[in-house]
Amino acid sequence: MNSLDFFEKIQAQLQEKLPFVAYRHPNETEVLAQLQENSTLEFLEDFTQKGFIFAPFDSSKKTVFFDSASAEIISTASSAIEVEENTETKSFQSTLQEKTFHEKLVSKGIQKIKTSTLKKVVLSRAEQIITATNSINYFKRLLKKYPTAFVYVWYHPSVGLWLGATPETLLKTEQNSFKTMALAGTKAFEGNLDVEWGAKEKEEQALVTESIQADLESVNGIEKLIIGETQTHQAGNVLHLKTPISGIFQQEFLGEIVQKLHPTPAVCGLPKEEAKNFIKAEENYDRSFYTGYLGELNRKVEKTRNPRRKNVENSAYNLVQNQTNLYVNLRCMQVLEKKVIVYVGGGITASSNPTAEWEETVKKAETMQKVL
Ligand SMILES: C=C(O[C@H]1C=CC=C(C(=O)O)[C@@H]1O)C(=O)O
Repeated sequence: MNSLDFFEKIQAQLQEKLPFVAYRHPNETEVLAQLQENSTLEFLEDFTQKGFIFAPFDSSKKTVFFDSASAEIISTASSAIEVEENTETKSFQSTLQEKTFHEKLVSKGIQKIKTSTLKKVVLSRAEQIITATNSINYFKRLLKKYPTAFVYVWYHPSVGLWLGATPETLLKTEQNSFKTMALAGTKAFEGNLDVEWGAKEKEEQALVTESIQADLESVNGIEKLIIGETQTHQAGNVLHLKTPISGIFQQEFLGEIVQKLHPTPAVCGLPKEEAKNFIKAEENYDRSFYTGYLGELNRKVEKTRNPRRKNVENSAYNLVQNQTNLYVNLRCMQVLEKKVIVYVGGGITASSNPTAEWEETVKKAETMQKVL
């Protein structure tokens, strides 16, 4: 479908207050949209269902499910998208009160880590920005600005509208193979990927890798686990440390793997329960879908295979593959009528510095602010 028709269709869906999601996978050009035919709010019952899921941070709350069987699926190429750029660079000033609150929160986290068995906790905040909003334009700008991110706009009339450009994969599966990643540590991107990482970032990221490895090793249905080389990964104006993790699994363990991985120590902390309790008691706001996860569940993808056997005529055949592609909801915002709420956080360890942590959240907030 040409991109004008594609965006007109999702705009009309939004105007009619009908649920939809539009998204593009990292490093791909195809932009997909799933348009629901009615506004019934459905929740995920089990991980054998096929559709698009949106899960909140709090795993005791329900995951919203968009059934792909009762939806229209459309697509376009992101290369053809036209969008007017935001002419003036708006600057958004957080209040001194917000800064003080966040620094105090980080100090409390550091104190707790020094005096208990808590090793790491991810602390975050929500920043409100008053502005006239245009979600579809924000989505187009996100697509243009962040080609290596999973970019999405998600809407349900009784839940709200969310947009994001996340660098973090929770779980990708293709038949029996899977991929995930340990992503942590942040530095400002200054035009160079060849950077030296400090001990604090290396330690913080290594904790994430070790914990994901231990979580996956505890699942019976995982037959092989490979921990790759740690590398520097660019996500817009910041850099992270990333360790790719992959392996082989049995399909019936899909739900168990997702539940083991979420919330990862990149968005919650370690040990998981202690970090969760600290977040609940101290953060002072509801994360809602920020640091939850979203994506395609059991998508059927047709792949054409052509076995190179000379004596076989018309040998091309279609192979239907089962894919799941889930991402952690980071670098995201919620869009309301006359304001947006941008969600940002960072991992705290014993060696964190409260002011540096505040500045890290200011930098991360720019990912969304740049498209407003
Ligand atoms: C929690 C966030 O980022 C996580 C992912 C990568 C690096 C992080 C860090 O360096 O603290 C965070 O763990 C966020 O962007 O809101």
